[in-house]
Amino acid sequence: MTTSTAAVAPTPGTTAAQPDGASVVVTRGLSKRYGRDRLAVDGLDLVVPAGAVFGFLGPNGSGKTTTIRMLMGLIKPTSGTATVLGGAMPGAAGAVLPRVGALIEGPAHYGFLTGRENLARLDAADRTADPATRKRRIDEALARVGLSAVGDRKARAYSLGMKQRLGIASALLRPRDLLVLDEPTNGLDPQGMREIRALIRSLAADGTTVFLSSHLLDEIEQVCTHAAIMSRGRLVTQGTVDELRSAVRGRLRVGTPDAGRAAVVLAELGLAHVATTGDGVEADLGDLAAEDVCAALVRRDVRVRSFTTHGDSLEDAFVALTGEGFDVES
Ligand SMILES: Nc1ncnc2c1ncn2[C@@H]1O[C@H](COP(=O)(O)OP(=O)(O)OP(=O)(O)O)[C@@H](O)[C@H]1O
Repeated sequence: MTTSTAAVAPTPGTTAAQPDGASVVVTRGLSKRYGRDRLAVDGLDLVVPAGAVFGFLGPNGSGKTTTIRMLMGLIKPTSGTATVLGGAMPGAAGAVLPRVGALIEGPAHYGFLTGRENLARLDAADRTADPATRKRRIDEALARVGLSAVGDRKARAYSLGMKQRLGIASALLRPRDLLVLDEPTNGLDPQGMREIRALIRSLAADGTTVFLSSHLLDEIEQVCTHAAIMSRGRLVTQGTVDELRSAVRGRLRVGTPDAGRAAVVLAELGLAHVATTGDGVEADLGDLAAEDVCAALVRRDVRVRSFTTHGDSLEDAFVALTGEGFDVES
């Protein structure tokens, strides 16, 4: 039995790591080795729930594009399996790929053709597309990405953001159950990035599952319901963005001239990893509410100069889980 898919994450608290009937992508032990010793993707178990905006996050060289190429049946895994929309890739590519819109390696259009002509060329190349309804498909795709007004302009006159949107329009010439976008905001200015993010949100709101790779942490936080974090070809973690953020407990920093007394109070409250610093004390906040900890310190005559918590961003999660900075190049 299938259930209708929602445009948002499943119930908060459920993990995305368990495949079920509503998973759009499931990989098991997926690996790709280039040559003898370059293990680009290493034993990947990925689950993308239907209706998610799924962020595939990792620094450059962490294996994102290689994974996407395997999911799209463009290259064969060395070992493991990849199932997309219920079909095992690459064998099921013929049945699966018409339901998938993909924008990999940036948009490729002819600058001397208009946006509309570029779409017409691509639509004509699709032997399953009925020429009689071509104009309607193109109009709808242009409207979907907000390019109706400039559809008759030459693509070379488009801004980078408009070119990227034309690329997404190409992927939307037919209804898609899954949209795969590899670094869709690469090279865009902040305005172009905002436009693409808004477009991704509206596509998701219409029920399309979006699989989006990015090396930009804040992009994933802004647009995704779920994320998987890659490092050096391996999956570090996956889940809803909220789960990933809260997987890293906040680190509390208290600025105080009474560091010794503060450390005793924090330890009595049960905070872990209490350590005094040059100008105060640090500890893991754990499940305690920051305001209660602060009140306890003040009650015990600790003079509090500053009181901050860190560690609720995806970047903190990445650093905590891998012990690396995010900008690693493998
Ligand atoms: N065709 C290839 N032959 C050999 N090595 C490759 C090939 N393609 C990728 N690699 C290597 O595999 C690793 C993963 O590359 P991949 O492009 O999948 O990472 P990525 O996360 O997509 O990074 P980027 O964002 O820079 O594209 C890198 O070390 C890369 O150099």
